[in-house]
Amino acid sequence: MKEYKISHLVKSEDLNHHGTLFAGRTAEWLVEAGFIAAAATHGRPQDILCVNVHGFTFKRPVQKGDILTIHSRIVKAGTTSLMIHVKALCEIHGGQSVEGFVTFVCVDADTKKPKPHGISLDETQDEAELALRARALEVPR
Ligand SMILES: CCCCCCCCCCCCCCCC(=O)SCCNC(=O)CCNC(=O)[C@H](O)C(C)(C)COP(=O)(O)OP(=O)(O)OC[C@H]1O[C@@H](n2cnc3c(N)ncnc32)[C@H](O)[C@@H]1OP(=O)(O)O
Repeated sequence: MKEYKISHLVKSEDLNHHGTLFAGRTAEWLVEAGFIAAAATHGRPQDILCVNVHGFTFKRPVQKGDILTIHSRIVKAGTTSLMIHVKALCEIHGGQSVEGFVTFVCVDADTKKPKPHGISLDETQDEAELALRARALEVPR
């Protein structure tokens, strides 16, 4: 599936009391990146709701002035739900800082009841993507 990327410059207002990137800001950026993958693929952002953030793992702190690029990709497609893998990479200091999964549900814009999104995972031979799809099947709710 298509990979989406968004970059954020880590500024003073994004920091915690340790002087590193605040986890809440990171979570906001990850959910937003997941939403973009789901909504852009579906085509109707107004039909997409977030139902679950499946535990983000913060692997290393991110410093002020770094640039965080968040990669997002659909890794599981149910009938009405889409699970997105999100990961954040530091452009300046290098390395992966955070990763996790977010699930969105397609709903009828008027009734807010779940409705089929009509999206299927495409064929891929990419081993990393296949590994993420396998991990997605094991993610607890
Ligand atoms: C930490 C973050 C901080 C910062 C974050 C800042 C954000 C920075 C801006 C970004 C922008 C983004 C924007 C996002 C969009 C909103 O923000 S949406 C607002 C937040 N979300 C909501 O208000 C949703 C409230 N929940 C609901 O309305 C209902 O639970 C829902 C989503 C309609 C589902 O209803 P339901 O009766 O549970 O539906 P049900 O038929 O049982 O299940 C439907 C599908 O959901 C799946 N599902 C149900 N529950 C779960 C679950 N717990 N887990 C997984 N899948 C589930 C089912 O398996 C099923 O999937 P399929 O088998 O059809 O594929």
